[in-house]
Amino acid sequence: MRAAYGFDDIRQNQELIHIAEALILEFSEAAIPGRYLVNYFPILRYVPSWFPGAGFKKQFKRIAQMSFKSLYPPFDEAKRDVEDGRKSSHPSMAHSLIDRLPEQSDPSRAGLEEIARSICAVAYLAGAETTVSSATALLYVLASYPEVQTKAQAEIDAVIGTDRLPLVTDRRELPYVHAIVKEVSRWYTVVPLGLAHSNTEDEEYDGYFIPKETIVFQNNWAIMHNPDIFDQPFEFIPERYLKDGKIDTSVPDPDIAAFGHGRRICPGRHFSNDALFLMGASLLATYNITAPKDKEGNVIPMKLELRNPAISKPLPFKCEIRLRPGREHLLQ
Ligand code: HEM
Repeated sequence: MRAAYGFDDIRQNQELIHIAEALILEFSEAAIPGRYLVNYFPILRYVPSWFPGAGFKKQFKRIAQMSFKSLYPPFDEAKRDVEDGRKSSHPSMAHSLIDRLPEQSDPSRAGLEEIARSICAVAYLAGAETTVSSATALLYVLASYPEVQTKAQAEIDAVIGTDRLPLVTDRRELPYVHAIVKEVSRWYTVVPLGLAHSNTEDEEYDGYFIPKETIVFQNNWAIMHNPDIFDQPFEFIPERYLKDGKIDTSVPDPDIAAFGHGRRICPGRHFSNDALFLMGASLLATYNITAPKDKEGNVIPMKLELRNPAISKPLPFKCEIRLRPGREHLLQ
């Protein structure tokens, strides 16, 4: 919300956040390959919504209404902020795009405003839930692999010290933390089958004929868990990206598939990688994250369960997050 619209007050914008969350949830259910009969029998798009098998029409109407609410109110509010001279304490996409719009009287204004509005909404909608899913998986990993956490904290303490939080510009000096972020992207593939693509021409690939306009999904999950590419693919091993204390560029980067492919590849991948690095490094500098314990102090085994296979989101799990001794000042 802050990066897209410059809104600082999370409570004030809770409704917008809830609508966006609900919209992404509905969208990711609708995006499950072959989810609707109409995918197989396109003629069904012409039947009325009360017709058996046409329940998808009601769902899409609901999605369209939520989409409208995500598109207009936040952008209009950002516009009012700019018009009334209210400045956010952080830069945002909406503010910089609105600043650059031509005068109301300019004939191109309406079209450009439409584009700016859509850019902000899609950035928030496509970026928020996906990055939150990765961030949640990162928490799970840190709690489940204490040895990874200890190594990363030792690196941060040695390079950054305890006076400040890590910055994105520290990434080169924090290869182990960088490798953790890469490994989260691989190990927990947020969009396992990518988004549907379609070929504009007849194609032949690896001996298979793919007729024009075939719907093509990419099995990103399988690429990320292919033992020929990543040894012991189901284990969380940041070390696989490291050689001589540096990122080993000969190891395939999970970005080759985690963010899709071709010209529609995720444009938010750098933003998301930066956000995840900052979150991971700041958490590690400040907190210890551990598996939950029962009353007798025994560790309760953790389990990562997922909701929705299209845009995969971890279901809530318990873990303990405690401030590291002597790090209180980092919270101010
Ligand atoms: C962990 C975080 C993220 C993951 C795993 C992810 C993954 C993806 C994937 C798999 C696609 C489909 C690409 C394709 O069609 O091949 C996509 C598209 C897209 N993503 Fe992301 N994404 C993430 C974060 C973000 C962020 C932070 C933003 C914006 C700030 C963003 C904006 C977009 C947009 C606008 C598209 C549509 C691009 C197009 O169709 O031309 N994403 N993303």
